[in-house]
Amino acid sequence: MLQKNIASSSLSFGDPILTAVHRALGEIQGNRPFALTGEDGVRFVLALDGSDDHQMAAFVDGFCGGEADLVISGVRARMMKLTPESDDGAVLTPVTSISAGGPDMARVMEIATALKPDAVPSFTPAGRTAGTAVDLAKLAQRIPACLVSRPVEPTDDDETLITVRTEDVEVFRARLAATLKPVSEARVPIADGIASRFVIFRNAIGGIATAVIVGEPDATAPLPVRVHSSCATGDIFGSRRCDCGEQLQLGLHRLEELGGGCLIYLDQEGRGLGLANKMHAYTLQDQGLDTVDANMVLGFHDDERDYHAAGFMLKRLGWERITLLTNNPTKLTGLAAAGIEISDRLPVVTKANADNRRYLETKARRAGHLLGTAGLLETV
Ligand SMILES: Nc1nc2c(ncn2[C@@H]2O[C@H](COP(=O)(O)OP(=O)(O)OP(=O)(O)O)[C@@H](O)[C@H]2O)c(=O)[nH]1
Repeated sequence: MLQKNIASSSLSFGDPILTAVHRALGEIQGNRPFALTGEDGVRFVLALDGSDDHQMAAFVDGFCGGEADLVISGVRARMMKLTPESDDGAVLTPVTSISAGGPDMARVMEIATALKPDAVPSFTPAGRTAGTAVDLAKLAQRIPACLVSRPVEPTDDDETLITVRTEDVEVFRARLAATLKPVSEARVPIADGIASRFVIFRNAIGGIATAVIVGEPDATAPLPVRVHSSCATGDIFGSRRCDCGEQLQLGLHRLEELGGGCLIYLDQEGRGLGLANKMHAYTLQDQGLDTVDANMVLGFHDDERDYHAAGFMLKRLGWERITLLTNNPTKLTGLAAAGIEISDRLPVVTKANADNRRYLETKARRAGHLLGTAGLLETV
């Protein structure tokens, strides 16, 4: 049978950088090891989140000769006071083979994720290659913690592993956003008599984003726009823990009242952490942490979103000047960075309830959301 290696083929099957990172993300989703090449050589990587004890032990013994490193994000290290110096760089600590009497893998997981781990080892700066492993875990919406081998020289054997370069990971998000293309559209009447057209965009690795065009927007004025991050709990199930579901409805109604506009619905569940990690964050909130600290104990930044995709979609639809419906200053700067001119901002403030009051207060106090006091004082 004729065999071809697509990665090294001169035939063009898409952007090789996106392909390499997409494949590495597939390995993380499947809890399989892969190789990361950087300035200090090759490191084999296994993401912790989703891997079981057997896989972790097999990785440390089989890929790392019994001596690996546990790498966690700098954000978690800082939150848990694991390093004296506190910058944002990832940090690592040695992990020895369980068969040689090293720590068991449940303990490794505890060090990487628990709110109050028992005695923790000392960590040192991880460097760029091991740090990139953590970034990849985040891109796969897994807890940012990985087992990595010590740097090795590349060998022919490594070619059978999925391999990605650190520099490819660093440009991945922005490059991927620029591949979004409209693939289908249709009229969708929404509750309360709102007329809309859904335009579905797809990127080069199959990710979906939606533009909901409400009414018949005035082409000569700045377009009223709501950029909304997905929230399965709030948008679909009406969770009272957040304001997302109500903001979605309020946003659509405001766009209609303004004579038409566009709601960009982005696949950014849990501020980009993903649904599983949002639930981990909720568990930490139920133990007393606020939303910001909960995300950071898990090793994420408070907010992992960026707005390249929204900017790209708006431009693709022919709108570069907008009025943005948001309370979140980061969306204003994020869209401006994506090349969108924001001529005005309109608030989207809902009334607080007993379950989301602390969430809203934290948004205002720690993330600078422009909520005023009206929404927080009025409780439903
Ligand atoms: N990590 C985390 N994410 C949450 C929590 N509560 C809600 N979210 C997510 O936060 C995001 C809120 O999205 P938006 O409503 O578009 O944005 P916003 O940052 O509130 O800004 P505006 O609504 O535009 O003012 C959604 O992705 C939710 O899933 C939480 O407790 N933890």
